This record gives sequence, structure tokens and C-alpha cells, in this order.
Amino acid sequence: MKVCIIYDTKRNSTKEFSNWIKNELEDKNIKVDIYKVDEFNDNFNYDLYIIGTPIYYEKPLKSIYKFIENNKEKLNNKKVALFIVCIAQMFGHTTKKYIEKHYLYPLEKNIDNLIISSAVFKGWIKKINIEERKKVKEWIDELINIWRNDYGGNL
Ligand SMILES: Cc1cc2nc3c(=O)[nH]c(=O)nc-3n(C[C@H](O)[C@H](O)[C@H](O)COP(=O)(O)O)c2cc1C
Repeated sequence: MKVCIIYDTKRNSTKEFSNWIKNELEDKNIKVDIYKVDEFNDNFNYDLYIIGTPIYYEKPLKSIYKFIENNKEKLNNKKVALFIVCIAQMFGHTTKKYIEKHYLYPLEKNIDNLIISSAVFKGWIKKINIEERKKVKEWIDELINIWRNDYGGNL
């Protein structure tokens, strides 16, 4: 079982989240490769793709949007999990629906097969939000459970 993390970033917080995700998976003896989207080597032989983008000006980064759009056929045979990094959560929990509709849905709509899980993480502009690392751990635990229970997978 091999996992591929593909992300883009402007100010490196999504890179940090990607590394946290990698560490959590490796702690469970899962093999992980990690690529910035423009360095991805077009290998579609992984079992699970975890794709991450920050939100800028109300949108996921175009590079990630394009990556999903350009590779949707290849990704459709695969399991995919998405995460976004943004700060709109600061404006209260009423934004949850807003985030889902405006930030996640534009990415999800291009992948026909079931996205096994999506996560929204609270990013930062200057000071690292180390608290959020716990959420990453929780998400990875949840992701592994979903994989095992719903897909009989051996992550
Ligand atoms: C110029 C700018 C625009 C941003 N626009 C949004 C936005 O529209 N919605 C949001 O929730 N967060 C927004 N953010 C917050 C970023 O999503 C957050 O800082 C994230 O951690 C950046 O990820 P990165 O470090 O990987 O580039 C914005 C940040 C900056 C600096």
C-alpha cells in the first residue's frame, strides 16, 4: 500500500501540513511519497492520493484545480482524499457550509468516484498554528478507518 501526497503552496503552510500528514502515515508504517504539484512525476500507481491546496482569494490554487481537471480520468480509478488550508474558520462555524460550497466543492466536482474523505485545516499567515497538528492526526486516524472499514483496504 502506497500513498502519494500532492500539494501546492505559496507561503509554505500547506507544505507543513503535507509533512505532518506524511509523518502520521509513516508512524503507522505506511509508505508515502510527497510532491509539490509541479514536481509530480505522473505516477498513477499509488493506492491513495491525498491532494492539498491553500485558499487564496476565495479559491483553491489554480495549479491544484488544473491538476485534478487534467488527470480526472486517471484519478477516477483511484482513491482520493482532499484537504484545504484556509483561515475562514476564524469567522465562526456558520462558515462551515460556506467553506464546503466555495472552497471544497470546486475541487470535488471534478472527481466522479467517491472522495473517501475531505478535511479543512486552519492555516496561518505569519505564526505557525501548531495546534492544528492534532487535527491532522485525527484526520489520518479517520482516513485509515474509512479505508479499512469501507474499502477493506490494508493501509
Ligand atoms: C493574500 C491572501 C489571501 C487569502 N485569501 C483567503 C481566502 O479567501 N479565504 C480564506 O479562508 N483564507 C485566505 N487566506 C489565508 C490562507 O489560506 C492561509 O494563510 C494559508 O495558510 C496559506 O497557505 P500557504 O502558506 O500554503 O500558501 C489568504 C491569505 C493571503 C495571504
